[in-house]
Amino acid sequence: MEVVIVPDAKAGGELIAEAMARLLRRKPDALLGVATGSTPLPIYQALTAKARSGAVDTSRARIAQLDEYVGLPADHPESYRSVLRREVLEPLGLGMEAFMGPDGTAEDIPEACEAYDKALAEAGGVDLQLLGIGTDGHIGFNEPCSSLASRTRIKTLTQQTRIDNARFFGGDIEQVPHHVITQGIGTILEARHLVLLATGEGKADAVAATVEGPVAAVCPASALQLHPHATVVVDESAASKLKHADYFRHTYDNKPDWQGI
Ligand SMILES: N[C@@H]1[C@@H](O)[C@H](O)[C@@H](COP(=O)(O)O)O[C@@H]1O
Repeated sequence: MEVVIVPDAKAGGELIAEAMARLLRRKPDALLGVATGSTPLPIYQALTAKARSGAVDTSRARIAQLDEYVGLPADHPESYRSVLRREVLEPLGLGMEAFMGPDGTAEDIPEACEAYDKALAEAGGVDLQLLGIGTDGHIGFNEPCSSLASRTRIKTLTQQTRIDNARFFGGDIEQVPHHVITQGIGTILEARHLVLLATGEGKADAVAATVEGPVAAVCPASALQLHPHATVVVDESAASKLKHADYFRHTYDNKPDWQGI
């Protein structure tokens, strides 16, 4: 696992957007797995700026969704499909034909979950998967004690996650669905490159458990330790509880020129 400590969220966004741009230059139709939440927004802004300045052509990029609320109409402003259309697809000039995601409105949710895993595989797999992290260490919506081998499936949100996400629903926790579809941890681990961004002090405990704790279902993000190409980008606050922070700085400062994230 590579850990990169950046001064702030903007620098993290820029670093990751550059890695995505490099991938798209090499593979213009790369399948980019994208995450929601506030943390990845600086990545999308930086990538959009690169696309608009002509530094990268995103016109053939394909976008895959990580997770979705169950029961919110697809056109609800806070369905993750709507959020991604607003924050990623439209700014990059992509239409919904470039998008794939699980159907949170399906009558048969288990079937929709299976169909999504199949669709990801048929699309050739995710090239680069962006991840945020919940305060409890969740990735996607894989709450603590999710199987590290799990596939895309329905999950029940913890009360803490519903509290954390109420801010997107006018602060009203009653509006936050209880159920979600999320790529499983096993599904996420199939992406070729995992890039997790965490910013702010509120994520410091989860980051320490992810990077320096044991691989354990109680901290789903710790599964990144099992992946051959996982990058964790953290700002100084999110890095504040890492015992090996100096080593991570030293490693990054001395990395060979040819090695991007
Ligand atoms: N399902 C999403 C996660 O993918 C995201 O990582 C997390 C953290 O969000 P934020 O980045 O806003 O803290 O929120 C939600 O639970």
